[in-house]
Order: sequence, then C-alpha cells, then structure tokens
Amino acid sequence: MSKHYDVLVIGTGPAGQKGAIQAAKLGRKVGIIEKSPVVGGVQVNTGTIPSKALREAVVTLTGADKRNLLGASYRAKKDVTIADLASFSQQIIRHEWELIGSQFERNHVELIWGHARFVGPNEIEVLTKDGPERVTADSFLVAVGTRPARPDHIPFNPHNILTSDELLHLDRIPRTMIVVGGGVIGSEYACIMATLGVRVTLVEGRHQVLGFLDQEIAGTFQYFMRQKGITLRLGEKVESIAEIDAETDISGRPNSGPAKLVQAQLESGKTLRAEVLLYAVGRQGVCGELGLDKVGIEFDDRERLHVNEHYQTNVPHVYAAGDVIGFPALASTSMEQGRRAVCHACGVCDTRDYNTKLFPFGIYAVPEISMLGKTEEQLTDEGIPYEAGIAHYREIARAKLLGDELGMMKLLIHQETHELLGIHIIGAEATELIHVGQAVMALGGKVEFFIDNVFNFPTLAECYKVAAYNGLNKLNHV
Ligand SMILES: Cc1cc2nc3c(=O)[nH]c(=O)nc-3n(C[C@H](O)[C@H](O)[C@H](O)COP(=O)(O)OP(=O)(O)OC[C@H]3O[C@@H](n4cnc5c(N)ncnc54)[C@H](O)[C@@H]3O)c2cc1C
Ligand SMILES: NC(=O)c1ccc[n+]([C@@H]2O[C@H](COP(=O)([O-])OP(=O)(O)OC[C@H]3O[C@@H](n4cnc5c(N)ncnc54)[C@H](O)[C@@H]3O)[C@@H](O)[C@H]2O)c1
Repeated sequence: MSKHYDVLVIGTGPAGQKGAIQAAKLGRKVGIIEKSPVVGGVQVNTGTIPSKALREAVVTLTGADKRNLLGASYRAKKDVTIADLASFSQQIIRHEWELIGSQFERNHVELIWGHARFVGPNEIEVLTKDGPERVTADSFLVAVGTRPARPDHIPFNPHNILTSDELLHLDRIPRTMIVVGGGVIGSEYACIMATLGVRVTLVEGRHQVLGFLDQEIAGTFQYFMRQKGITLRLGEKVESIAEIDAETDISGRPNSGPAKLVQAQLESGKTLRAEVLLYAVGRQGVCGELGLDKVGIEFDDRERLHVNEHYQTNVPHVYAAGDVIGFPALASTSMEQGRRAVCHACGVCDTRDYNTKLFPFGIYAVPEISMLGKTEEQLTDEGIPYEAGIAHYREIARAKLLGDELGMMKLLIHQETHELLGIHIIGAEATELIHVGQAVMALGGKVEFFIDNVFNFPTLAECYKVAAYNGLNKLNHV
C-alpha cells in the first residue's frame, strides 16, 4: 500500500525546503522528494551559493576590495588557483547540505530520494534507486525549479562552451572568456571572472546590461565593468558558436594558448574568440517530466506553471512555488512563496498579507547592486512627480574605511508626500543596506525618517541621511 502524507513537496530547493518545514511546523505529516543526489536545489548546488562563494573567494583572495586602500598592485594571494576557489565553495556547500538535512530531521520531514512523477490526482510515483515507489497525499507543492536554457543550435560541451552549471567545474582559470547574455547571471560571472584577471567580452542583445535596473545605476555599473577591463558588446546578438582549432589567432599569428578556442560570430559580422564561453540567456522549466497531464495541469512553452494569488494551480490541491512559476525567480522570493503556499494548503493563514510588490533585487556583481521599488524611468512613465536624493560613497566615512569611493545611493522621493518610491544602491554592502530603506518603505515611512533619527557613525547607512538631505534640499531649493 502507498504511504500517505498530508503534504508532499517535490524539490528541495528554497521553495520546497521552506514549504516542507512550514507544513511540519503546522503539525502536518510531510514528505519531500528530491531527484538529485544532494539537497538544496539550484540555490545550494549550482546557483546562488556557489556563485556567491566564488565571488567571495575571488574578491578576498585577489585582494580586489582592498586596492583603493593598499594600492593598485596589492594582492592578498599571489597566484590564485582553481583549487583555492573550489575548496572555499565546497566548504560552504557542504555546510548547507548538513544544515538542510538536520532541519528536515528535526522537523520530521521525510526525505524521499528519487524522480517524482504524478500518476493520478493524489498519487506520485517516485523512481528511487531501488525501483518505483508510490506515495499519496492530500496536498502537493511543486517546487521543481528550472535548468539553464540549452538551445539545440549551441554546441555545448563540458570544457569550453558552458552554461552556469558547468562553469563551476572549470579545471583551470582561462585567460579569456566570452559571456553571452547581460542578465544577472552573465553580469555577475563577467565581473567575478574579470576580478580574477580573465579578459572578458560580454555580448548582450539589448543596449544595456541588467535591463530592469534604473538607468543611472546601470550606466554606472557599465562604467565599472569597463574599468575592470570587460569589453561590452551591447545591442549585439550571437549568430553562431563553434569550437575551433586554434593554431592561429584572429589576425593569423601563431597562437600560444590552448589547442582549442571558442569562436562566436555576431550578427553584426564581428568574430570573437576566447578560451571559454558562458551562455547565460535565461532558464527553462522542467515540468514536462512531471506527468502533470495525469492531474490536468498545463504548463507554458517554457515549462512554467500558472498559479493564483494563493499559489494554487488550476487544480486546487496542487500548489506551485519558486522558479517554476516564473518572475521574479529568486531564492529569496521562492522561500516566501513556498511558505505561503503551504500555509494556504493547511488553511492557517491568508496569503494576501504578504508584500509581494516590495521585494528587493540583490545583484552580487563586483560591485554589489541592490534595488527596491520604482526606477526613475518607471516613475516618469507613470507620471508620478519625484525628486532624487543622492549620496556618493566618497562623502561617507565608512565607505572610505572600506576602500569604496565609487559607490552611490539614490532615494526616489515623492515630491508632494515625501514617501519613498524607490531605493537604488551600487557599491559595497548594497545588498544589506537596502533593507534599512525597505523597512521604512514597507511601513509607509517618509524620507524625514532618515533626518529625524540618529544613525551609528561611521556606517554605510549614513548614506540614507545624506541622500535624504540631498533630496529634501533639492525640493526646498536650498
Ligand atoms: C548562477 C545563479 C545565481 C543565482 N544567484 C541568486 C542570488 O544571488 N540570489 C537569489 O535570490 N537568487 C539567485 N539565483 C536564483 C535562485 O537560485 C533560484 O531562484 C532558486 O534556487 C529557485 O528555487 P526553487 O526552490 O524554485 O528551485 P530549485 O532551487 O531549482 O530546486 C528545485 C529542486 O527540485 C528538484 N527536482 C526537479 N524535478 C524533480 C522531480 N521530478 N522529482 C524530484 N525532484 C525534482 C531539483 O533536483 C532541485 O533540487 C541564482 C540562480 C543561478 C542559476
Ligand atoms: N543575484 C540574483 O538575484 C541572481 C543571480 C543570478 C541569477 N539569478 C536568477 O537567474 C535567472 C536567470 O538569469 P539569466 O541571467 O540567465 O537570465 P536573464 O533573463 O536575467 O538574462 C538573459 C539576458 O540575455 C540576453 N540575451 C538573450 N538572448 C541573447 C542573445 N542571443 N545574444 C545576446 N544576449 C541575449 C537578454 O537580453 C537578457 O538580458 C534570473 O531569473 C535571475 O533572477 C538571480
């Protein structure tokens, strides 16, 4: 007979993990199914944590963050090797596996290893290493995430034409690299690799990297990228990609590098060559292999599921959360969605009290970028009158102590009500700093909060005070 659960979760990424623990805390009998040999999903194994660990290792080991203080030639470690970087990341990933495993154990969440597939409205078949097993449940949370897009016309291979999954397994640090796609993945890895000394060319189809950013911040970021030696090919599309023998370079001179190179032909006629190419133009769902037809659930052409405000699919006892439901597809929002979905499934709370509109973006490029609320362009399009208050890191003592004199914070302030409409930060600790402003915005606070309260000194949070004064001075014509 099949084992029965109150709640069955498919996928141990952030949406599944938090959903499962939430259901257990509500006293439900919970099972969670994972097809990969390790827990944690993209967040722990191929995405968020590995890329952030790599960034941290690169910035720390190269000493890049201390060069403004200690001189341009400062190096924390003379020759950074791939082994240095890998051991740093592995340590963090192992810790995350242990943490998630012990959370499941302590909360009596039963972990079932194998590939899950619906065989009926309330029944799943799990293909375990010992053969198929059937499990049933009252409610389901589909949290299966996504995988990198791998179009058929790109000749991917594990050593030089890579997605973000394979990039983590490079066996050496290349001298040159082409990054296709200036979204979050492309921009973060381009900066990390350039900080490591790799000569990077980034190709982006639009005329700006990170198209969703406030344009002033994107412009500043592009300036920083170029200062790092990254060549930006904006408004350019890749026509074809091929691995080639590399006896000569583009100008016909003998090549002293590796025997194989990657060649990218752009639609504009340009030819780019590099040792490695990262293809990062978005991600693709994995719903096609879930047997959803057995439940009557449809998915779109990118294999994503549509859900209502309670995270229910068109079949009410089957919920979905995380990357599988599309935008914003972040670890941070996935966790929250998983919890909310399960709360609704258990009938204990209303998902409508969750501030879905006000979530921050944190981009772990070098430097960090973070944003919350509207951009200047959105406010202008919507006809909302605003003023911008700016603080430059060069005026902030803490930023000087950290060796970051290039960062900035911009507050967008409603001209009449003085409410905060948007916060945009580029520079050290941007992803932490944003949450001070988030609290003020979420509680409906006005820019005067930063004037009327004392801040620790020296802190980067002083930026809020400086930006608030700057914005109010402009509004008061002083
Ligand atoms: C390079 C990179 C960097 C990122 N950096 C950040 C960041 O800095 N901050 C941020 O907020 N977000 C970041 N993200 C996004 C973040 O990783 C994802 O939003 C998040 O992991 C999605 O969580 P999820 O639970 O929906 O799915 P996933 O993390 O994708 O987990 C899904 C799990 O389901 C399992 N699964 C799939 N199908 C089945 C099946 N049929 N049976 C059993 N198990 C199955 C998979 O094996 C996997 O373990 C990054 C992503 C990438 C790729
Ligand atoms: N810090 C973070 O929060 C973080 C970090 C990494 C990834 N992620 C998540 O991972 C997901 C995937 O990121 P991504 O960067 O792969 O996708 P994306 O959709 O963010 O960006 C893809 C980029 O590639 C460009 N592009 C598409 N086709 C192209 C072509 N042929 N030539 C040149 N450019 C082309 C697009 O214009 C776009 O800018 C995102 O949803 C993101 O939320 C988040």
